[in-house]
Amino acid sequence: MLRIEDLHLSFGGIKALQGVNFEARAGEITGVIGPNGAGKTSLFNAISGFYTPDKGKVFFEGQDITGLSPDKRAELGLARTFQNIALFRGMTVLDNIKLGGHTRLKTNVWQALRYFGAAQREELELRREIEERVIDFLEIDHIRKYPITMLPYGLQKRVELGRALAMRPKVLLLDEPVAGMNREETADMARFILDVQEQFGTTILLVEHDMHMVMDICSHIVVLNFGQQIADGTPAEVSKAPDVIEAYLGAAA
Ligand SMILES: Nc1ncnc2c1ncn2[C@@H]1O[C@H](COP(=O)(O)OP(=O)(O)OP(=O)(O)O)[C@@H](O)[C@H]1O
Repeated sequence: MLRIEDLHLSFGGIKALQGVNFEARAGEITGVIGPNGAGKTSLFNAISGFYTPDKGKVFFEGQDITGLSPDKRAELGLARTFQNIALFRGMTVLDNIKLGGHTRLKTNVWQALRYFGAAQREELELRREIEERVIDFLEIDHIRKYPITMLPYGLQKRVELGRALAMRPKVLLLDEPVAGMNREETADMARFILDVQEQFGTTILLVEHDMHMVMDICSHIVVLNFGQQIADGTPAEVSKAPDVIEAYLGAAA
């Protein structure tokens, strides 16, 4: 579904990614882990189009998307959330989520001016779908009219997931979805991620520090260390890999 081939990326002298190769298979949850500075965020930015790799390719459903802009990738069905929540803080929950849906509306601004009726119909359909498919699904109906600033952190992260889901993504990239959350919020988010995979069949790639959460919900894990891929396998396989144990013990020392 999403294939990463020999990806290299550097910042001046720092080699953030040095030959990363793996596939996020259709309908599965793949996790990317690694100590601080391992290259996880750089990998996400290269996949979503914010960084251009020095070498290597990104394939989406077999199509080489390495040269495409982030917007074009989003149109193809690649949505992401950010490590630091990127919502419009003064706007309501519903309006933030609707913004995700607008990226896939057929009528653009000029067409909307000419064919006001069609645009209005699309808008109504979008609203209904968002209400049924995203707001109910994420159990955030009671806060739909609230501005983001009034929400606790865990709910803000859920709204950000909602905005990505409103894009009806084929592949969802989650950048540290449970960072900064308490145990209850983490358990809720893990359940929602599993539900997205089960109910919508979405392919999910997530970067996360919380090892327990990654081991619990991912069927496939890629481990990075200093930009290099040191393991790629099932949770049981990677947790036993000597390179992984050494990287984590080294990081903890
Ligand atoms: N925009 C940038 N400019 C310069 N160096 C960068 C930039 N982004 C990342 N780096 C460097 O690239 C390396 C990989 O960083 P990256 O943020 O991808 O790691 P990470 O695994 O996401 O870390 P963390 O877990 O701390 O978020 C680090 O050495 C980092 O300092």
